[in-house]
Amino acid sequence: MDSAVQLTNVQVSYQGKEALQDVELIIKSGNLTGIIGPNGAGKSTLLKAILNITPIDKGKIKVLGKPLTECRKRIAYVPQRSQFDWDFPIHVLDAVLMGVYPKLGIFKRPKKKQKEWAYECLEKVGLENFYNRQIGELSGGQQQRVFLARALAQNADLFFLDEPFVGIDMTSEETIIQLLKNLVKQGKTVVVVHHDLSKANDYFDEVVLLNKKVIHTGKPREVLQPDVMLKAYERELSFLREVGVN
Ligand SMILES: Nc1ncnc2c1ncn2[C@@H]1O[C@H](COP(=O)(O)OP(=O)(O)OP(=O)(O)O)[C@@H](O)[C@H]1O
Repeated sequence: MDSAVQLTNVQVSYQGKEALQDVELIIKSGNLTGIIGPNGAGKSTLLKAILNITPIDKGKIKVLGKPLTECRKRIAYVPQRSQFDWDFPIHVLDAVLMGVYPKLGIFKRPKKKQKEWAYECLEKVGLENFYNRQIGELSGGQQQRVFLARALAQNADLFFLDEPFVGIDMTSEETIIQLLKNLVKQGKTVVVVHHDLSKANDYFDEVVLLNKKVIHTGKPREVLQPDVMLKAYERELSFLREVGVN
């Protein structure tokens, strides 16, 4: 199986403090991969480094076998919902159309065909009836689904989602995970930063356990073993012992 993303000896730091150290990682293409690890483990930083949103101190990153600059249009990124200004006045369909713009070029107006495609993507996430609402009027789960529709509109080969299930309703979560699984069935690659360990086994083909470094990668049942998880969550467990929770 080809690698969708390859990191070699990658280091990232913020104000001199390392968030990622010596990261060696291959994310396989055609898989749904979950990035898990404790708070502050560097999960979001890993995505941002791959997408060149955050600069790396050293190392090498290849995406779809190339430097990112050569394949940016084949990549869709769904950031954390909290990073978006939901008061920004934009209609749902226009937000989805923004996914089409990279392929349109900045000076071209969307045509009927592009609007129809954006509407189709809204149908895929079950929000076609909300197409002319302001995004700020939607629930958290619906907003997340709009983000996903925008990513679908981009027709990318590689999708990155940062904590897509945080603070959303069960219907939205189920809609999103089914859509992501369908993308993988179509041969796409999906990488998800994820918090909830209880779902990791059902959701992912592969899991990357991160805590500044890659602790382990593999099938969920291999990674979600107490002895493996302990290597990343030791600090959290010590805290629980200190406060008397066993
Ligand atoms: N822009 C920034 N400036 C300074 N420090 C940062 C910045 N972004 C992240 N950090 C720090 O880098 C470390 C890794 O953060 P990151 O958000 O990547 O972790 P995470 O695993 O995604 O965490 P969480 O699960 O809590 O969202 C943390 O210690 C965080 O405080």
